[in-house]
Amino acid sequence: MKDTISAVRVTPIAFRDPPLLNAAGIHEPYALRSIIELETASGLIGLGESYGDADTLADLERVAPALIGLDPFLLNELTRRVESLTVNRADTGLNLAPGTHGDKVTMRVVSAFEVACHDLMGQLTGRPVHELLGGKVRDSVPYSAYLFFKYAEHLNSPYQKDDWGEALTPAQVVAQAQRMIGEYGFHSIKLKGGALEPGIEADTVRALAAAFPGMPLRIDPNANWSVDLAVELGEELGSLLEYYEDPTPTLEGMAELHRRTGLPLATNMVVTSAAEFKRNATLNGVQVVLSDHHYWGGLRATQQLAAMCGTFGLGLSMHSNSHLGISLMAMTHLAASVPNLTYACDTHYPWQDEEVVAGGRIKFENGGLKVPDAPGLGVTLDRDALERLHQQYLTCGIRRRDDAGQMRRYDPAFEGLTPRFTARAKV
Ligand SMILES: O=C([O-])C(=O)C[C@H](O)[C@@H](O)C(=O)[O-]
Ligand SMILES: [Mg+2]
Repeated sequence: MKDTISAVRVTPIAFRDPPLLNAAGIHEPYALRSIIELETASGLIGLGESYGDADTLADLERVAPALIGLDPFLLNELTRRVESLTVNRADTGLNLAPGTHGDKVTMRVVSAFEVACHDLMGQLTGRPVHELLGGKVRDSVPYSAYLFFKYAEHLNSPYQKDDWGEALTPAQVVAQAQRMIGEYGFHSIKLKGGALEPGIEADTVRALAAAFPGMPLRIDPNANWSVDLAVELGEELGSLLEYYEDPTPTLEGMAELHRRTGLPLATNMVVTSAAEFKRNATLNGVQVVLSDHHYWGGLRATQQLAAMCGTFGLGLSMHSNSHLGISLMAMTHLAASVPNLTYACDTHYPWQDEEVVAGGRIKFENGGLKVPDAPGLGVTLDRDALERLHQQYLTCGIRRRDDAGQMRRYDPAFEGLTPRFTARAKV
């Protein structure tokens, strides 16, 4: 007999997040996520994890009752029900977290529930999610060391201080990389840029290249450099980079940068939907797309993106936002099943010290995650942790991510303009 969904639970959580700097400002002391549970009549529970901002929560809650009675195998019907209950809005999200954009409401709601349906399908068939996606083409999924410039602690700390310390100089970032690579075994590096004076960021790229010779290296200024500055720094740093991620705003700006430098450009900012993919094919703005199942419409839609990248001769990598273990395992099953996902995936995971899955923090080996062969995603909830992180959500006072607002607590004159930097500071 078919097992169908009999209960849907969406639980908002907040977990500690360090004061990481980026183009928009600085991370707040807590990051938000939603934990999705689809329970079936026979008592199975399928898990998903998505954004935890107020708008996403409202959208998930609106759709939840409509999923009662749904067979988790019927993903087209899931999409139909989500489409009938969600409307895309004007695009006003944080520009470096495209998943929260108003024009991606339907895709992100489908995605949140689609992952949980895959977890259920896996449990019902006794198959790991990667086998539902065609089977794994690699036994371990490589991730990169995701480095950030950061302050030593949050302002006005009653907040617990993280143990990573300050990273505002090239030497401090190299020390951060040494520790992260030492602990996780990563074999490639991503540096989040667009936060400090560009000359410091360029020196940091050079320092990392010298400290880790031959290790693939990327910098991602999240569109905070003008085209001319991105050209100047691209010419200096290009030979050290495996790709140059979103240095400058807009697809047209990226296309000009590519014409002027010939460097391989990557994005999770200007190719975030099928319509933008199509425009990119005409403009040749970027050559590598960072996929993200949380806003591309789920695991299968991301496989379709991968196929389109193959057809158009584009590279494919994977983007992340602050997340916990359910997202990490969904990313891992997906990455394991996509032959042309040949770059190490992004993950914020080393920056998080709390977990919601049973067994606690997931362990990396040699810079990667072993692809699980247990049925479904291969993770279950730690109910005490879920309750604790939910209580933290209720008391933390944050309801949508606001990196610029948080930065204005340090610097009331801060304007999150993009691009904020048009030249290096004169020395
Ligand atoms: O690759 C990216 O653009 C990101 O990972 C976006 C994130 O929002 C990142 O900038 C962050 O967490 O500050
Ligand atoms: Mg990026």
